[in-house]
Amino acid sequence: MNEKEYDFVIFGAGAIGSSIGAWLYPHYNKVCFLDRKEIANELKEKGINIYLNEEKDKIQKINVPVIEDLNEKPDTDVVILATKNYSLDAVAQEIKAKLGDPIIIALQNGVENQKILPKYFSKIIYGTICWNAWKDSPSVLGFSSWQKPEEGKPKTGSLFLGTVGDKNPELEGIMKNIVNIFNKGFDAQISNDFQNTIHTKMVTNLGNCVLTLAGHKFREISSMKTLAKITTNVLNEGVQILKAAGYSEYPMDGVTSWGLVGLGAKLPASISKFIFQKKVKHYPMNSMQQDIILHKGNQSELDYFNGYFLELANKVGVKAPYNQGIYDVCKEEFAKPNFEPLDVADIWEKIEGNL
Ligand SMILES: NC(=O)C1=CN([C@@H]2O[C@H](COP(=O)(O)OP(=O)(O)OC[C@H]3O[C@@H](n4cnc5c(N)ncnc54)[C@H](OP(=O)(O)O)[C@@H]3O)[C@@H](O)[C@H]2O)C=CC1
Ligand SMILES: CC(C)(CO)C(=O)C(=O)O
Repeated sequence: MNEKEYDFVIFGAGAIGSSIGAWLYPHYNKVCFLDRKEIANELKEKGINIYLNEEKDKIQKINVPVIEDLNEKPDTDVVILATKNYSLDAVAQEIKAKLGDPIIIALQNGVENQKILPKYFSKIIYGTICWNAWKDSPSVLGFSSWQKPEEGKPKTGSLFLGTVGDKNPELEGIMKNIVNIFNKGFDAQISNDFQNTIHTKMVTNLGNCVLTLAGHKFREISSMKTLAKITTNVLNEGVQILKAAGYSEYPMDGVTSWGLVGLGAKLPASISKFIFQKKVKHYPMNSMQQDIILHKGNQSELDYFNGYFLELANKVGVKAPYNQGIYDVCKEEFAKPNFEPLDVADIWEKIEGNL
């Protein structure tokens, strides 16, 4: 197949936008980054510095082209949207006003983007991210890959791309081209079943708020057993809700399987805590912890993850007391001006009454 040389703009040089750009740019240079002035200036001056193979003492510096405004790149073919869900509507309006109807690659967790983006664009490819990334400063990027390491190849993350709704042959062709380009720098593949792919991933995201509330990696966890019990039940309710709503599991390397989630919820917490500990050690800091703890913000994707599942639970008549309890506590705590993670024993006390 002839490869079309698309011009890409990565909108949002945060954890995910920067990791994709840092992996791709050395192999395909028609990529540029866009972020707000302060971040853009630091990237222009210092480049992206990525911890190679996840090791902090091995840093690769990549000097990347950076813009602050889409008007600097009117010929953009593809916008890789790497902002959070809560920024998406404003960002979509800006893209529409400045570029019209470019190809969009939407990398948000969850399905809120499927509500927002079709209002503005006609060629949308969605992505499910299978890695964890964070920024130690605007120009310093860490990531944790879930891929099995390949001999002689640096570690990267894995991305599943797909479309939703009726198949459009033109868009499917564009997606194949884009996957070929992405594969120059990192692992990307097409999922022909995108709704199940993203919903399978979202089960993991139900745990983001629990780890944020408990301050995993930010404060002492007084009882790993209690944290495991809460998280595993939150995830297991998610699986039950999805099954009742007619979704099925789409297996992805490193994404916790529904079988393991079910087993974790069935086993006594004194045993399931070992499975849980093994899993969470690969999540240095999830995206919600970055919003709420690291950046001390009070915006998060809670409503698009646990809130979405609670709505779905209500629709399909499945009880979700762990999710409801955790959602209510997070809503209250995250809104506080100086959020401090809670002791898991206190979290348990707050949700226990709901169960
Ligand atoms: N981080 C992770 O490990 C993972 C994240 N995801 C998902 O990927 C998506 C992106 O997450 P992540 O990379 O962590 O997010 P970040 O918050 O790290 O990055 C988003 C970037 O976009 C910038 N931005 C937002 N609005 C604008 C705007 N109008 N103009 C210019 N820049 C803007 C933000 O700046 P500012 O902060 O100033 O608004 C920020 O620098 C989320 O949906 C998340 O759930 C999926 C898997 C893993
Ligand atoms: C990496 C992972 C799965 C952590 O929950 C994620 O998607 C996020 O941080 O939002």
